[in-house]
Amino acid sequence: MTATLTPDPKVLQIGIIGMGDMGRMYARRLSAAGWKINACDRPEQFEKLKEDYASNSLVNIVENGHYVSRQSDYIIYSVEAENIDSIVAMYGPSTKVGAIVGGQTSCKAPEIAAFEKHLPADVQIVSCHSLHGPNVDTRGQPLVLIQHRASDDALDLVRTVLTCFNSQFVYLTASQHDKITADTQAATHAAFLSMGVAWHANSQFPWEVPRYVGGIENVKINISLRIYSNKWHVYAGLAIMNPAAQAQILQYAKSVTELFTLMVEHKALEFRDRVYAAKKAVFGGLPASHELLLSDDLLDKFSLSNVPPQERTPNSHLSLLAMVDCWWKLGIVPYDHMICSTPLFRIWLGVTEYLFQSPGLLDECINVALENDTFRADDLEFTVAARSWSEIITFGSFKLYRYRFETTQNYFSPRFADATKLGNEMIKTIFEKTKQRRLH
Ligand SMILES: NC(=O)C1=CN([C@@H]2O[C@H](COP(=O)(O)OP(=O)(O)OC[C@H]3O[C@@H](n4cnc5c(N)ncnc54)[C@H](OP(=O)(O)O)[C@@H]3O)[C@@H](O)[C@H]2O)C=CC1
Ligand SMILES: O=C(O)C(=O)Cc1ccc(O)cc1
Repeated sequence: MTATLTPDPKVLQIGIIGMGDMGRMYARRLSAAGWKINACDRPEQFEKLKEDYASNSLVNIVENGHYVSRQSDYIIYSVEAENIDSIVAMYGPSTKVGAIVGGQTSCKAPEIAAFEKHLPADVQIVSCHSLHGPNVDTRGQPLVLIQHRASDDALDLVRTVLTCFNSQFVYLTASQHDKITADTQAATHAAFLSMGVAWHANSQFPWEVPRYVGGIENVKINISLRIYSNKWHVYAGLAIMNPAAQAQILQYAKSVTELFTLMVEHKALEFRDRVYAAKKAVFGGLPASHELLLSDDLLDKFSLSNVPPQERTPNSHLSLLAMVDCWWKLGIVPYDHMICSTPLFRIWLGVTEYLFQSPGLLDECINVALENDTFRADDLEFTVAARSWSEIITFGSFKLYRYRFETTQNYFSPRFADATKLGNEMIKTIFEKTKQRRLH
């Protein structure tokens, strides 16, 4: 029997292997749109998953990926990137004849390699990637589709199924996807991961420290906590398994170190020239009519702190200066990637733009970096943390990545609920503000 590639909810069955955060989000939205789902997680989760979905007659929980694969027409692997090869090796050969298979992992080279290696030749491959976390409203967010080994009809079917997300489809090859997502995600995550480790190393909860008050600080704190409230393997997978990402994280650490060295050596001219050269390369091409993505008011709204924003302490913002330096050194113009950007990337770009393009703010920050010791100890820990993340990722150690991530995660965990709530609001507001810029 061949698969029924008819995009009819009465006939077509969708498979989800891996019912973690993203798999559950897909199951919830697809079943709400009327699609029939066959889903599984690890066999030991079978009973619990069955209970969780007892009230949803459109979600059929099965024991393992063989049962998903043999009866579904379009199957999505939503599992840890690190394990994609072994999981596809296990269930791929059971795929229904003529079905379509895709994956949700954040780095496509290993996923596609696993599909090519283990799926029968009659199976078509159309992969996907929702460029946002599981708790973000899918409407208008980029959703990458990769027609890798598939007819136009197969792509059409996937598109029809996923239309209910109301996301913005972006059509890429696997290698374009990996290059662009490395450009948007790798160094962005490295910056926030390093902030968390640095605050922890200095035994700080930054929202309790008066010098961490004000718009930009709010974003740093909220996003860093948002990342640490997620699962370690999401960030480990996309950093370690994407070779383009490794090079960028290395450059980020190099930019942080070199700028910090110039700061402590008080090499004012060299430091200023370098920061301005980076500014010209990254923001120089913006039209005169370009409006800032973010504003003071907007950023001040999202604070975890009780200290009023007027008491803001000027910061050296090493993490942001290094970000722009890194983009410059790598020849990345971040605005070129808006169509394929994640919420965190858009916010991070908004904040860097705010710092570099608000009159007077960049000079204030350069002066603080060169002459003021208030943030020196924080910047030192930040430099050490950036270098350490880069080493872990270059070395490809999932084990060490997990250890470093979870140690910091435990430290900040009491504030995750508040940070997630604020972070969601922040993403929503900034999303509305940046909509036009993203789609053109
Ligand atoms: N979270 C995010 O923001 C985003 C994540 N992604 C990507 O989507 C994928 C899923 O991420 P996410 O849902 O967050 O991660 P989760 O860890 O929440 O989900 C993965 C699930 O797959 C399960 N699993 C592992 N092995 C098997 C198996 N043999 N059979 C069935 N299920 C299995 C895991 O079980 P166990 O935990 O026991 O290992 C887990 O429940 C990842 O590749 C991630 O990179 C993409 C976009 C956004
Ligand atoms: O927005 C971000 O960068 C996130 O942290 C959420 C995320 C994580 C992994 C992905 O593959 C896509 C989005």
